[in-house]
Amino acid sequence: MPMDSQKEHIQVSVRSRPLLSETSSLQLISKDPPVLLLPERSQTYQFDNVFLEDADQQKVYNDAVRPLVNLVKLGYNCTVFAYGQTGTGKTYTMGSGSQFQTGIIPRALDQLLNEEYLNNCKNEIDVRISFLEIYNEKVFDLLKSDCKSPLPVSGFTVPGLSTKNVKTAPQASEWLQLGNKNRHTGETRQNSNSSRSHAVFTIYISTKTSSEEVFGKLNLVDLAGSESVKKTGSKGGTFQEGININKGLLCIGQVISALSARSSYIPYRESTITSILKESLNIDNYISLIACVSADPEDITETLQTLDFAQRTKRIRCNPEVVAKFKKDNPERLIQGRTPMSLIQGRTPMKRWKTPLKTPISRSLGMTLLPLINERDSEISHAEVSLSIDLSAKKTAITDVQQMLSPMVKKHMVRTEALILERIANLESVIQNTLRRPTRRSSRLMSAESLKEENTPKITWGKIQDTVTKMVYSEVAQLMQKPARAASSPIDDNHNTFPNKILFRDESLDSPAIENPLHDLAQKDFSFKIPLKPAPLVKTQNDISRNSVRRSSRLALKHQANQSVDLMKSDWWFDSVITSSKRKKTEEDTLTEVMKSTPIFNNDNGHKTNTGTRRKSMRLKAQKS
Ligand SMILES: Nc1ncnc2c1ncn2[C@@H]1O[C@H](COP(=O)(O)OP(=O)(O)OP(=O)(O)O)[C@@H](O)[C@H]1O
Repeated sequence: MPMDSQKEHIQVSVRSRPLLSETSSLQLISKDPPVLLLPERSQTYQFDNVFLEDADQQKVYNDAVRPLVNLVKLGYNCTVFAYGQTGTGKTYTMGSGSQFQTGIIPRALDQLLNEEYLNNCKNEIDVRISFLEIYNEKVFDLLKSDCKSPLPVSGFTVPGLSTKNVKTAPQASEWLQLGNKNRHTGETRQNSNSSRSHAVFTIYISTKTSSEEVFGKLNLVDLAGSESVKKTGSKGGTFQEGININKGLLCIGQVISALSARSSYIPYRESTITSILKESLNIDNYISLIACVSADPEDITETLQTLDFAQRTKRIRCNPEVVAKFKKDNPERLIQGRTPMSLIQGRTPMKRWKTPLKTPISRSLGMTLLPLINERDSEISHAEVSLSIDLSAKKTAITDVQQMLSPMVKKHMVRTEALILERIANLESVIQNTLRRPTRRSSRLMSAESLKEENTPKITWGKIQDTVTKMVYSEVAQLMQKPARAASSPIDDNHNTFPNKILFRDESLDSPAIENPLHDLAQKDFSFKIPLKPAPLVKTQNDISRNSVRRSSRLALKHQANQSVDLMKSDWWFDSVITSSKRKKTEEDTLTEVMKSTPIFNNDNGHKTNTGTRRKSMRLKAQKS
């Protein structure tokens, strides 16, 4: 598309770098005019050129730059700048990288310093070049051997910047390569050889004819890539670089917006890059923007930002003029062309009073005040724009810091979350164990119960009672045969402990069953001979005393057998004792014997049970003596 026919417009091209993924987020839906569609956002953009990945360097140069170079020869200021996300091919397109890939700069040098053209040209042509970079808001001269020290910026110019006179294209290319080597580059996640600076390569041409001298200038700007700190993974110095890069790009965006809105104030001073480009980035120049994008779906956000920027740039209406055409014999005198806008920038347009001034005094006062008011007005609008730019820059910086911080915070949150989950899991297991414990305990108890049942001898209480009764019977029988043993009778000693032992055995299930007295009892043969009931005694004179002895003995036995022995049986036992004793001994002896065999118990009234018997025995003894 010939540039000359599009004088009123900035030329905007989009170049998409080769895809890294299989799918593309961009679609060219019309070739003439080129219309790009973002299917995911259902958004279309129309530009002057769209170069998809199959477009080579030659095509990009021919369509987007060649017409401008021809205009430079005629004395116009032209600027080509590559803008876009990091890693999308700006340096590749401009040819300002360390790898020489025949990008725009060498091709432009070739076109201007073409031997054939130079030989055929009747005019005297002088070509000079300069190459600077803006790194961290400082300007470095890339063509100087001592390029490490920054150059001072004075207003919109860099007084110390060196220019090199070049006669041939290869000579110019050597300087270009030297400058490329001097550029600040760094490695980011998105580009192993990322340019961390804005680079401005300028070609100055002066063409002298017989009557005049014309100056043209071509700025070839390789802007640093807009970057998301999160994606590039910038840290430390690289992070600061990223902030400055984004600040510069933001200011360029502000300048573009102000230009497209035809604002009276263009914020060039807000960053070094806009200050340096002030002479190039204005409506007096031809501008060609090459917006480099990535069609990878994961870069859609950045691609959208770049396309929006490109669309805003396209709204700028340019009115380029030949800036400087001087009479050869009087180089100071401008002989052609309108006073360019760039020369009157800074001059505030006059503003008229809305209400016409009527009285001469007020008119004269108004005339005096008007310039002051206008000046103040301009200052205020200037301050407003500066503030808004400052605010946007700070917002970007904050977003960058947030983006950098958010992975750290996220990491911390993930770790904390994992810790909390772990603790909750621990707590849960503790709670479950605690809840399960009684269940386990009860199951243990149940199994213990069943064990207890297994180990418990199968003796019913009825049987136990029978056994005890039998024991008592047996004891009684023994007492009847050997009354002297009654004092050490197990019934006497153990009548309380025996059941206790049974109880103890029931509770302690760990002891072997053989130790269980009930077991022993179960094994024992309790069969014994119950002595025949002796013949009833012939009542004697001592019947009364016998009866009292019988009462005492009955009470004693009652205690001994723990009330389980039939008291009638004790009567019978007493009778048998008395009878057997009587056969051999006197009544007195019998009484003594009974007393011996019956321990003294407290009866229910708290009196000794056999005291009467004792007293009687004593009386009998006394009578006898
Ligand atoms: N159209 C293309 N064809 C082939 N390779 C390309 C193209 N565009 C970019 N590349 C390759 O992609 C890589 C990154 O490109 P380049 O360095 O030019 O990106 P950039 O936009 O300048 O990045 P930064 O802003 O970080 O400097 C380079 O290896 C380059 O060769």
